[in-house]
Amino acid sequence: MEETKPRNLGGSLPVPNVQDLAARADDLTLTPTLLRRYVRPQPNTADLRHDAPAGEEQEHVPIIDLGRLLGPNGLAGGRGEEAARLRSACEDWGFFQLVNHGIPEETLEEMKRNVMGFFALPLAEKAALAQQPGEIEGNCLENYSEEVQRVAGELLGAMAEILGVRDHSDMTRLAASQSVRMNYYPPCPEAHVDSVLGLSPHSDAVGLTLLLQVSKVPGLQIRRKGGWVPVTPLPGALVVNVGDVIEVLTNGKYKSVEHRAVVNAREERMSIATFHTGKFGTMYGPLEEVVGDEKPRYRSVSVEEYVKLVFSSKLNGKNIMDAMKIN
Ligand SMILES: O=C(O)CCC(=O)C(=O)O
Ligand SMILES: [Fe+2]
Repeated sequence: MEETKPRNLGGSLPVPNVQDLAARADDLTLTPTLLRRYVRPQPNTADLRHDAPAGEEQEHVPIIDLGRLLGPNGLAGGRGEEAARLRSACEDWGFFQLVNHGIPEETLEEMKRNVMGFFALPLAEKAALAQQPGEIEGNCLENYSEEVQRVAGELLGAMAEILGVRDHSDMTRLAASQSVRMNYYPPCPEAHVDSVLGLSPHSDAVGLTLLLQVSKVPGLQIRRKGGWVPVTPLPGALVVNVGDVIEVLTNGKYKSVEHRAVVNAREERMSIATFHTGKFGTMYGPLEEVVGDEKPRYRSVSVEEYVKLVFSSKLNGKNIMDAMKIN
C-alpha cells in the first residue's frame, strides 16, 4: 500500500544552537531567558536522586545477546534462556543493552566518526548540512540505518514470539518507518547543580528506539524504583528501549520507561537515537491476542491521530500515554 503522509502534523520548536551557547558561557550578553530552557524550574525530589534508592545496590540494565536469542534454542517458542531475559527486560525494565547484534564494528565506528565530525563543524556549515538529511559522508548513514532497521525488525519479531502472538507482523511493522536524531550535550560547568539536564525525563513516543552512545562519558539514566539508574556505555552495544507504542500494543505488558540525559561538567557527549514506528495508514491499539479476556487499557487510534497527539504534547514524562489511557 502506498504510504499517505498527512499534512499539518505540527513540528518541533527551533532552539538556539547549544554548542554556540556553551562556547559563549562567559558572555554577559547571554540573557537568562536564553538559558532558562536548560534549567528545570522545580525539580521534584525523585528527579534529584541520581543513584540507586538508599540501601539498595546499584542495579544494571540487562544485557541481551541477539546472536544467542536468534540462534538454536535462544527463543525456543518463548521458553529459551535468552527469551526469558528479553521478556524480563521488556516487562520489568523497558530497557536493555544489545550485544552481538551483527552490525559490523566499522559501520558503528564510521557513524560515530561522522557524527563527531558533524558537530565539530562551524555553525554555518552545520546549518547547511542539516538541511540535507542523509548527506553525512556518502552512504554511511544509509549503511547504519539499514543495519539498525534489520536489528529492530529481528527484535520486534522476537518480542512477538515471547508475547505468544500468532501474527508477528503486528509487531514487526513497527520497524517500517525510521528516523534518526543526533543528540549533542555540551559540557556544562553547572552540571553539579541537579536542575541542569541535557534532556528532560520523557518516554519515547515511538515503537522501538535503538541508541548508539557515541561518547564514553555516561549521561543516559532511566527511572527505576524512584531513583535513576545510569546506562554505562558498553563498547559496541546498542541501548534498546520499548517505546510508548509497544506499551499500547502489548496493553501495558511491556513498559515504556522514562529516561533522561544529564550533562557532564567537563566533557561533551553525543548519542544517536534511531526511532522506529509504524506507517501512516495503519492503526495503533492493544493487540486482541494480548488483551484476551482482559480489558484494553489504551485507546486504538490511527497513526495520523497518534502523531498529531505527539506533536501537540510537551516532552514531559509520560503525558502522551496518559492521553492514550482508557480510564
Ligand atoms: O542521549 C541519550 O542518551 C538519550 C537520548 C534520548 O533519550 C532520545 O533522543 O530520545
Ligand atoms: Fe528518549
